[in-house]
Amino acid sequence: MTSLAPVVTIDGPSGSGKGTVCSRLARQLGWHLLDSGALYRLLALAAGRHGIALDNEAALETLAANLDVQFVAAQEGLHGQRILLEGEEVGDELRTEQAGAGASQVAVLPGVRTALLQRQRDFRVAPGLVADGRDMGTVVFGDAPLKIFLTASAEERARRRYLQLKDKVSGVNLTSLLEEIRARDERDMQRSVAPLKPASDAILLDSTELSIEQVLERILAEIALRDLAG
Ligand SMILES: Nc1ncnc2c1ncn2[C@@H]1O[C@H](COP(=O)(O)OP(=O)(O)OP(=O)(O)O)[C@@H](O)[C@H]1O
Ligand SMILES: Nc1ccn([C@H]2C[C@H](O)[C@@H](COP(=O)(O)O)O2)c(=O)n1
Repeated sequence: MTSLAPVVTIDGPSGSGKGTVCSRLARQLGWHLLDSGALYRLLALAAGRHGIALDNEAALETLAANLDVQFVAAQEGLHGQRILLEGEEVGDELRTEQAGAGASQVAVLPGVRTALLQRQRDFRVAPGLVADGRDMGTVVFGDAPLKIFLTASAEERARRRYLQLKDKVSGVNLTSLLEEIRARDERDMQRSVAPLKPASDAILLDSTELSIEQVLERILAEIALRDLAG
């Protein structure tokens, strides 16, 4: 019997630092990276392009099952990846709050989640996987040997997002970013299927007052404790 590659899951709300930490961790360990939020974002984007409403579950399920996406490791892309939808690079469009809100809407649909499940599990190959999302530890990789739930206060997450966007997007506003983050938290936590919550065996890590380096240090210590990186 072949043993499954190790996986570290990092779940948590928007802006808690999952993407940043996961890509740094994957690079440091030489492991693969799954940005599961990008899949939901890509689906919402593809739906817009194909004129499919974000609540049309049957059409979105078909679209999700056939989604033509590529994740290409690269120095210059966000979190070390270039992301292609139907052959076209969509990195910048994907990171907007609008794409995030669209992703959060399609993500409530059970058919969509099922259609994306195996695609996510296929990322688990040797030497290992760092998986970033909302339900990595609770659903997709329930047997993961290390599960982290990374959080931070909504105010701190909005502040981080503001700093990230202010020089790139015109008219960014801290108050509306905070409102958007709260609305997304609410939808992600209240949905009936795979809601955002810590797995019962997850380690809770509040990054409100931690630097990215400190968060990384703590996760690397847990990896070493479990001897996951060989
Ligand atoms: N501990 C931290 N201290 C300060 N800034 C941070 C910290 N962690 C992340 N950031 C910054 O916060 C912003 C959001 O981080 P990131 O995109 O990694 O969050 P996320 O949890 O992946 O969000 P989303 O789920 O919406 O993709 C980035 O600009 C990142 O550099
Ligand atoms: N495993 C996941 C990942 C993401 N989502 C949904 C909910 C989020 O609001 C949205 C965008 O995610 P992000 O790119 O901000 O991490 O996608 C989910 O339901 N399950």
